[in-house]
Amino acid sequence: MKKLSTTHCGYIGIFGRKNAGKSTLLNKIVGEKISITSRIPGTTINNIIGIKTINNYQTIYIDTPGITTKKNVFFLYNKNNFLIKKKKLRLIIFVIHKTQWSEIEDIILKKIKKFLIPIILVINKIDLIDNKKKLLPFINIIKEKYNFLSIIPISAKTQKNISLLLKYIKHNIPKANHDFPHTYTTNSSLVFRISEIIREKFIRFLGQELPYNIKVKIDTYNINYIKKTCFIYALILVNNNRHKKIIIGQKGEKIKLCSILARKNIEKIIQKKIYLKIWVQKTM
Ligand SMILES: Nc1nc2c(ncn2[C@@H]2O[C@H](COP(=O)(O)OP(=O)(O)OP(=O)(O)O)[C@@H](O)[C@H]2O)c(=O)[nH]1
Repeated sequence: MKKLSTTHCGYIGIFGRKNAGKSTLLNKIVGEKISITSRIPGTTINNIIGIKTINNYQTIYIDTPGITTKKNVFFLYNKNNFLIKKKKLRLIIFVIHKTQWSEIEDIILKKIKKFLIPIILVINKIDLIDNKKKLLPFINIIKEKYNFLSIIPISAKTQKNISLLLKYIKHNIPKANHDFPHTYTTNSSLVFRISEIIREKFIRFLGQELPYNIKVKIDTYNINYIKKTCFIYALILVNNNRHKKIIIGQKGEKIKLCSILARKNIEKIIQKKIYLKIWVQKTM
């Protein structure tokens, strides 16, 4: 007879409109910067995986790029994706922005309910809701939309009710072997995370001036184990000279500032002194 596993493991999809706070929530749950965040909608452009293992429980979160229109269909929105086929996706966290429910939320709900797995509705950014009395009538309305496993008002930023959310998650993770070693917090490579941190700084500081889909390529990544230092040369690839000028800024002030911020962030992750050099290059 097959011995039942004493460990628990499950995948959890995080869905929601752009800017709802999905990446912030993922980072808070995992306790590390896994997914980049910014005020600019559409910052996340890949499915990012964050892993949290506490004793025999492993939860694997997939941060999906936010959708705004019916045309945007990403990997996890396709019900033929392998996580659904292999019954690995066990839970969905549907993040909404305060008490905002519009056509976009209806579209997302229509898609995710087809997976036939429990959905927790998370009302995020409650720290920004002045009149908390508005919450209860709103919850009563959205309760009618779907039989959610639970509706939890949270603030990913201040961590309000995150522990309550984690309790619900824990109860819905099945017995299964762990898919990742317990020390893993993501399956993204270090080089990818570094490129994402650099992208985040430019998106945050250049805001609407810059298209969010700028590309960052790590050209060199060299660790000196004796001196405990790391040299990183990164290239920012842009389509035209106007974007190049925006990124560099007057007398190089913008690229300098973003480089300093990125360096500090990367140093925290890899625990070494970093020498970071960033160039901007126009693609052919
Ligand atoms: N006040 C407040 N701000 C929040 C909260 N959660 C996220 N934010 C902010 O909302 C903005 C968007 O957060 P993200 O985590 O990047 O949102 P996202 O849903 O991943 O966005 P996309 O990448 O566009 O899909 C950032 O400026 C966050 O700091 C919260 O609970 N309270």
